[in-house]
Parts: sequence; structure tokens; C-alpha cells
Amino acid sequence: MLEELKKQVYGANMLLPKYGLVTFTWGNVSGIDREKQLFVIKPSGVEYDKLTADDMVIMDMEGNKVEGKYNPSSDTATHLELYKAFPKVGGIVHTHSSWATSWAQAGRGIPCYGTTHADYMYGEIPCVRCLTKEEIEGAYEKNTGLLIADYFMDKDYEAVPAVLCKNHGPFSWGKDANEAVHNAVVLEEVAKMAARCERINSEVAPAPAELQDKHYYRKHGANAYYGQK
Ligand SMILES: O=C(CO)[C@@H](O)[C@H](O)COP(=O)(O)O
Repeated sequence: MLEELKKQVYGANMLLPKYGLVTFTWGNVSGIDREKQLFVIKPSGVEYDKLTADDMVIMDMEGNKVEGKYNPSSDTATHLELYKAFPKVGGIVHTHSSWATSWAQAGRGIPCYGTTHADYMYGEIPCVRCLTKEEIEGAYEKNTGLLIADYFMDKDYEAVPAVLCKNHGPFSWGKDANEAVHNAVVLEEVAKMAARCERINSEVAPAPAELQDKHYYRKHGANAYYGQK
């Protein structure tokens, strides 16, 4: 079942170590078949150099395992909540990539300091709050997904296809698993550049709005905008 999607999601997962986004097994990619209302996700704790397409786990939209010899990623409930909240999203990535995770641990969103950022993400990449004691002790991964979904309730999740979770790490998404990984790579690069930018000039200001507009709209068209213009 879903053999093509399993191969695509497997291939996307293998891009994480290729682009240096993961250490050990600190990451997971999923992809969804909206028609079948099923999604495919990396199995929990399986090392990338031992991973195969056949190891991918198939889940339904109630969080039940439909197929797979391994347990699904421990972040599966977060992926599920984001698929429910973001109907145009086809793929989701979670990593602990070090620069983006450093911003998440610092509790700061990543300002747009330049066109590299603006080409892919409109405005600041947000950092949502840490979960409360109750949320942490309850359904941690589900509550992480609900928190992200709530943040983007009145925002364009396609204009900023990434978020930082305070004291945890980044999530990114896209039209499919490969685009989600592409956005995860961009996130890590702009996180690195922004951290260095602030080290070089502690008083640096975000890029002018017109430069951010120009670059984002040139790539994404006038229909995609972030919030009220
Ligand atoms: O955030 C965490 C653990 O804190 C997880 O993302 C792990 O880093 C990966 O878990 P699996 O996908 O292997 O279950």
C-alpha cells in the first residue's frame, strides 16, 4: 500500500543526513495522501544508514498505525495535528538541526535580515512558546501540534513554511515531503546566517519591507502574503 509515497518519504528522510540536518536519529519526515486520508512517516529510532523504503510506517488520520513493522516516529502526533490544520500541506519535517534549534532554545524568532530568507519565508520565522507543565505532562507531541496550529490560525502557513518550538526545535512543511525538506534546509541556513549577522553587528535591523516584498512576491506571486498588508 502507498508504495510510491513510501519511496518518496524514504527519499526525503535520506536528505536529512545528506544536508547535515540530523545527528543520529534526531529527525523525521512524513508525507500525506489526502485522497486516501493516510500519511507515511519515518519509523522511530531507526538509523538512517539502516533505513529502507519498506520501513516507512503508514498512519491514518486518527493516529492509528495501518501498516509497518516498526513504531512510527515519536513526533507522529505533531505531524498529524499539522496535517489537520494545514490542508494544503503535503509533507512535514522535524529535526534538531543545530542553528535553528539554537534559536528555538533561545526562545527567539528569526528576523528576515536578507533576500535569502525573503525568497522563501515572508517575514520573521516565529518561535512559539514552550508548552505548559500540563501540556508537557499530557499529550506532549499532540499539544506541540495544536500549539503550532493555533499560532497559524489567522496566518498564512504557506508564506512562512516553518516554525520554532521554544526549548524543542524546528518544524517545516511544504506541498510534499521533498519541498518540506527543502524548506528545512533553508531554515537551517538562514538561522546560521542570522546568528552570525547579529554577532557581526548587534544592532542589525531586519531587511527593508520593500526588499522582503520584492523577493518573496517574485518567487511566490502576489496571491501569497503574510497577514494583512
Ligand atoms: O524531538 C525528539 C526527541 O526530543 C524527536 O524528534 C527525536 O529526535 C526523533 O524521534 P523519532 O522520530 O526517532 O521517534
